[in-house]
Amino acid sequence: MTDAVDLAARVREGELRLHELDDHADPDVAAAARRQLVESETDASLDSVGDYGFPAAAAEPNIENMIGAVQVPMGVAGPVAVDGGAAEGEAYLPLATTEGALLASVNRGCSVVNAAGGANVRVTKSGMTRAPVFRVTDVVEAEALVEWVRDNVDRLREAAAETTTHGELLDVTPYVVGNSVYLRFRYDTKDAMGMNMATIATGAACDVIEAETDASLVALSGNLCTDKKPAAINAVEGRGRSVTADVAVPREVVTERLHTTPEAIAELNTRKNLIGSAKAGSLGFNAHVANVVAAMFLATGQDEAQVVEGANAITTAEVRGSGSDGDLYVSVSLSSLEVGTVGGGTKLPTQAEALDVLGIRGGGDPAGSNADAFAEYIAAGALAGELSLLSALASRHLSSAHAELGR
Ligand SMILES: CC(C)(COP(=O)([O-])OP(=O)([O-])OC[C@H]1O[C@@H](n2cnc3c(N)ncnc32)[C@H](O)[C@@H]1OP(=O)([O-])[O-])[C@@H](O)C(=O)NCCC(=O)NCCSC(=O)C[C@@](C)(O)CC(=O)[O-]
Ligand SMILES: NC(=O)C1=CN([C@@H]2O[C@H](COP(=O)(O)OP(=O)(O)OC[C@H]3O[C@@H](n4cnc5c(N)ncnc54)[C@H](OP(=O)(O)O)[C@@H]3O)[C@@H](O)[C@H]2O)C=CC1
Repeated sequence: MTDAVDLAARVREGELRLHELDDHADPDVAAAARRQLVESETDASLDSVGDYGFPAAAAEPNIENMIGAVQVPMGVAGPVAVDGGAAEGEAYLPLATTEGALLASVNRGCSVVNAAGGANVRVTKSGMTRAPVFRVTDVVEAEALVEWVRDNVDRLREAAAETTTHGELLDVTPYVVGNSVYLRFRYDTKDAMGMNMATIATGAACDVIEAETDASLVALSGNLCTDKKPAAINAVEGRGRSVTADVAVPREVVTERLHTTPEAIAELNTRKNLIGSAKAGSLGFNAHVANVVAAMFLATGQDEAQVVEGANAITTAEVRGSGSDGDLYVSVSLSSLEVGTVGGGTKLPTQAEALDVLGIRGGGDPAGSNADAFAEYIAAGALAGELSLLSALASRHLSSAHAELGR
């Protein structure tokens, strides 16, 4: 502690910068010194922030200027039965949230999915993208660049391959806007979410393009990727994993466990998730997929800003069968779910344990299968959440549920 007090004093006197403390002390002492400083300059007490349960050194690749950790309550929903391309069997879903009623809702949805025989889930498209923007003189040069890229994808693939063993360049799609050319590189990043991998590999490919053409790189990311911003390109073309889950719920399960009818849910889905979302100009044609994506991202060490893309989802609901005997078919399709079971925050102790709950920590065999299974579990959780919330709205239980569980 004396070390921490001394270090904080040296920062206060202008001798050291806040971010240089790790060069003078081990990461836990450096964090304590920063807390000292912040406490002395604000009215805050940081006792709880400083009471974290892992060595600060473990978080070195994840954060700078660390002062401690925030703790978010984590629970489990399920188990939920999943018939996936990579995921198979029953799994508990780890969710970290502060929203009361969310776990109860997903848990109810999981029990309904199980009563219906489980969810079918498949990853239908995969690939992490990075789209640099190049300046060219005019449209003639733009066309020349596009042609060069088309003829030299193998050279770009080789340059990318020198930077990664797991990553593989799949394709490059050009977009021209006047004298700006955007090249959307798409990679198979196996079990990594892949944003560092794709960025580093694209940097190497851009060096080749600049050496061989008249184009000048303006930025390694030209926003057509599109990372961490709402964007139709991700909803249409996909980014990360595109994954779809569905289930056919017998009518009696809907009435007994969800207190409503297949017809009411189908109508609600059309008027709320489809028409309401269209009128709002929303990219999310769903009820609360973001809730499940965010809670599972937080629990498992994903990049939380990518909930923006993860929530690009469409929920459909229809009555299957005739007359008053029909069952309820519900699907949810997440077009751009960016997940990894290696890299990022996945190695941090609590996050790694949450991945163990799903049985998918680290690299899969074959490579990529763990991240595929992870995407499928999230989609199954999103399906459960949609089923439960739509039912609560149809049966007018939403406000009472939140009054009871969320306050
Ligand atoms: C709260 C329920 C589930 C009650 O629903 P219920 O059917 O009255 O509950 P129940 O007591 O009959 O229990 C049914 C099942 O629910 C689960 N369950 C029930 N209670 C718990 C609990 N304490 N802890 C864990 N699980 C629980 C559990 O699976 C249980 O089965 P059991 O295991 O007993 O056989 C229901 O009313 C519900 O799901 N409401 C919806 C709540 C919800 O989805 N909130 C999400 C957040 S809303 C939001 O953020 C987005 C929004 C709304 O703004 C988006 C939009 O615009 O649409
Ligand atoms: N740079 C950027 O622009 C951005 C970065 N981020 C951040 O990027 C990080 C995630 O990047 P990401 O590339 O996923 O992670 P990492 O940067 O950690 O890269 C993944 C690493 O895991 C190795 N690896 C080992 N086994 C496997 C396997 N089975 N499948 C895939 N890779 C494996 C890879 O080796 P090898 O490459 O040799 O194959 C690579 O070194 C997050 O921290 C995120 O917040 C987020 C947005 C933008």
